[in-house]
Amino acid sequence: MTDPILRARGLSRTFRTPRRDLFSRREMSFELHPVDLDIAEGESVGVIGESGSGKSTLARILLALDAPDSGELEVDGRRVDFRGRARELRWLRRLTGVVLQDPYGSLDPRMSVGRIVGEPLWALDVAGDRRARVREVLARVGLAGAAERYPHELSGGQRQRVALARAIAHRPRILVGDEPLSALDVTVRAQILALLAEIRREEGLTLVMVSHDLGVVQNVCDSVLVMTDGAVVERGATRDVLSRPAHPYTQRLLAAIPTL
Ligand SMILES: Nc1ncnc2c1ncn2[C@@H]1O[C@H](COP(=O)(O)OP(=O)(O)OP(=O)(O)O)[C@@H](O)[C@H]1O
Repeated sequence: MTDPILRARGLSRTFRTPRRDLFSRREMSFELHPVDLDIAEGESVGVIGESGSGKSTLARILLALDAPDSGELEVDGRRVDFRGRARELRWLRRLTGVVLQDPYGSLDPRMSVGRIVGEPLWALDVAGDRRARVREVLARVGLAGAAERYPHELSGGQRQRVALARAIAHRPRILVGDEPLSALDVTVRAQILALLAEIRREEGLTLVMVSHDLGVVQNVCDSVLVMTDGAVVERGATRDVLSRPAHPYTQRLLAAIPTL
């Protein structure tokens, strides 16, 4: 492999949350076991596993939205300083874009679509004609002319197109999706998935896709990581893992999905 665009070594994270209920008082805890990862530029990696397995925790650390307790992350050959101030992580923000699950929650209802999509361009001080870039990227996601509209005027699918436009506006090289399709109904999901796949191809984007939907992973991911209880238990080319799962957990996960 040429130098990976994303290289992680021993990333780990523990959460302890005191949980008090009527009958008992006990501590809930979660541990992300040390994760190593090498992702080549242009590669598309799926992260699958049941709810609570640690997929989002890993994705957040890869984006430096959360800091690991230990381990190292290098993006494009540069070490991520998790304790650094926002300014010191600007280079990483420029390299990365993120689309989250909830197109309602992730878009500020008081901001027009144009402002939402343009926000990273201003926040990251991206050079060039920013207004033209907003128009261009809105057209790319099929929302030409929507710049003056507001999120509540849009359908769920349109809102997710806005979220995608915002994620790619500053031309990141890595896109992270955390269940970006799961709040959408099936037909809309297929459209957004196709759009995502096209944009990824056109831009040569590296994609990290957290999803519990194996169809999504099968469609867009070259390789896949399988997580359970905070640990990566299997990884490999998507077609191999999905057709010949080696780990008993992956076998159970696949058996539980009737549509495959
Ligand atoms: N900030 C936090 N503080 C305390 N516990 C947390 C925090 N973030 C996540 N957790 C816990 O870590 C565990 C893993 O959560 P995570 O969101 O990574 O799982 P997931 O695999 O992405 O699940 P889902 O598919 O439901 O999003 C969960 O038990 C969650 O409650």
